[in-house]
Amino acid sequence: ALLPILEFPDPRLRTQAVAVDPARITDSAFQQLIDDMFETMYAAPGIGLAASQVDVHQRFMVIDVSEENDRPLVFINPVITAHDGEQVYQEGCLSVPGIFADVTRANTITVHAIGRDGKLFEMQADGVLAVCIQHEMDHLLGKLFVDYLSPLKREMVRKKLAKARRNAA
Ligand SMILES: O=C(O)C[C@@H](Cc1ccccc1)C(=O)SCC(=O)c1ccccc1
Ligand SMILES: [Zn+2]
Repeated sequence: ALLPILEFPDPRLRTQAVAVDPARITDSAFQQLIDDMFETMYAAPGIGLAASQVDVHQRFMVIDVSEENDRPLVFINPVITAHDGEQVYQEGCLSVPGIFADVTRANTITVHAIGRDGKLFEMQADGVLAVCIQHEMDHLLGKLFVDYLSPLKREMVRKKLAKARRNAA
């Protein structure tokens, strides 16, 4: 099912997610939630979605940066264990619709996480996958990419979204 995505400046987006209990991962309800998050992400469309964005404050996210939308990745209780270099990427966010801004993040990262099969794995990532993983992990900490903008620019974003919501209503 499609899940509603929380939008900035909703305070629930600032919630710190809690670790997923590994014993719950193979439960059908948790597996269904993962499927609903992929469905919601592909429909948006997006290349990533953190549980925080659908008001589930547990530490997991789904990502698919492939062109064909056929490379689904699930990271549960992710930890970045190494990072190197810097890259600037013009990011968007499904919780901050229509806003794009340059964000500087690590160029390559090593991530340890649990997969949807409940098994621990380690992954090296660079390029847009590395950017997306870092962007989603920020969501799990209650951080948004607009937090990297100046307070003035962030206020402009808030006003622009409020106006767009008024016009839509
Ligand atoms: O809000 C999110 O987490 C989703 C976000 C992920 C992201 C995008 C760009 C840089 C870092 C993280 C998005 O997917 S925004 C939409 C988007 O970037 C996109 C949508 C369709 C095709 C390609 C990209
Ligand atoms: Zn986002």
